[in-house]
Amino acid sequence: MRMLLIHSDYLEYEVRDKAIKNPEPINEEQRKGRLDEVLAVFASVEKVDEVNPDEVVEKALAEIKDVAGQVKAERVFVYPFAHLSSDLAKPDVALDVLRKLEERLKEEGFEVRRAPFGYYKAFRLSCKGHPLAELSRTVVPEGEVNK
Ligand SMILES: Nc1ncnc2c1ncn2[C@@H]1O[C@H](CO)[C@@H](NC(=O)[C@@H](N)CO)[C@H]1O
Repeated sequence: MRMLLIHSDYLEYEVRDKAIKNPEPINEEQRKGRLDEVLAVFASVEKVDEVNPDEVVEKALAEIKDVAGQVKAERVFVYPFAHLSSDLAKPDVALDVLRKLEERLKEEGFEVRRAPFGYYKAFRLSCKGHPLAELSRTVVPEGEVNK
């Protein structure tokens, strides 16, 4: 999984059109979302992650906790983002990974939102611009590290 982490004054999105045949079902409330003072995590789940999705969730969680601790962010916005990799996992695996990541972040005490999966979305982001405000992290299942 490839992640772009942006420490932000806010991230807000609005769902536009379907981007895949079967996007995640959403209710009216989920068509828009916003969090202030947030660590935005744009995440591309990759084909290699299909080997062990649960392990990748835990590794991504560890990286997010590390960065959130450094920038003192208590809120995390998980944003499905298919543009950080040229070798994406199939949608059903990707959605499952991102749902599990959302749940594990909540278990760890973060306030969490996750943007809807499978849609084109408009978004606005206000990056804080400090030295740790823009970071990337890549995590893969253990056996895949040195391939
Ligand atoms: N492997 C994957 N990892 C993360 N997200 C993935 C994915 N496969 C599909 N998606 C979701 O479906 C939309 C179309 O690719 C994606 N939409 C987006 O990436 C929006 N920024 C619009 O482009 C995303 O919601």
